[in-house]
Amino acid sequence: MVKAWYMDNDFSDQRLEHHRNPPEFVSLDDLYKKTGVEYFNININTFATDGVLDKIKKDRGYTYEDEIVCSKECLPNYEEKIKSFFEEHLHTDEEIRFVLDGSGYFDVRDASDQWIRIAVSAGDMIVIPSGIYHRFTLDTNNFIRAKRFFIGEPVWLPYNRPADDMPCRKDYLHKLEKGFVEVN
Ligand SMILES: CSCCC(=O)C(=O)O
Ligand SMILES: [Fe+2]
Repeated sequence: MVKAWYMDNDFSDQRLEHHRNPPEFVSLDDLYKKTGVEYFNININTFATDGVLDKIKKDRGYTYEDEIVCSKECLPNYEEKIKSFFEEHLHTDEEIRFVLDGSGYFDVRDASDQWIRIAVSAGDMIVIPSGIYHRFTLDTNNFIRAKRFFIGEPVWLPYNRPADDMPCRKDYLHKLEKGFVEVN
């Protein structure tokens, strides 16, 4: 089950939890209000037939999907990829991940540029908005398998910080200011 917390400012091993002292947890509601990150809990044993994931895909227009395995054995250019996932960056589209097995940390910046660490494991699906600065790391288990989704043809290109002049960054800051209210 997903948990999120504010990180300490210690630059030791990125795979450790990096809690503050005392720990400062962030609820899923607060995570959304502070960052726009959305969360879905999916049953990993029944998702192929229970319709929950299918509804999310349909509602949100996720037309592309594949799977990524991050481990020394399975990920080509492992060291290089792990390093680039952890460089602070943003994308012009949402980053959608549904964890099937293993675990890891997605770190996102809040409005005051503080890192919030989101610990994901099997059954956790997260949507990282376009334009938010973020990064990913494996934890000490060194393994994650996840589905990736995309609206249309996938673009995995990261724009490392600073990318403040990008339209998607400006859009994100605008939504953040408005508190992520949906305007239909
Ligand atoms: C759990 S997915 C691995 C990380 C990743 O795909 C990314 O950071 O883009
Ligand atoms: Fe990313």
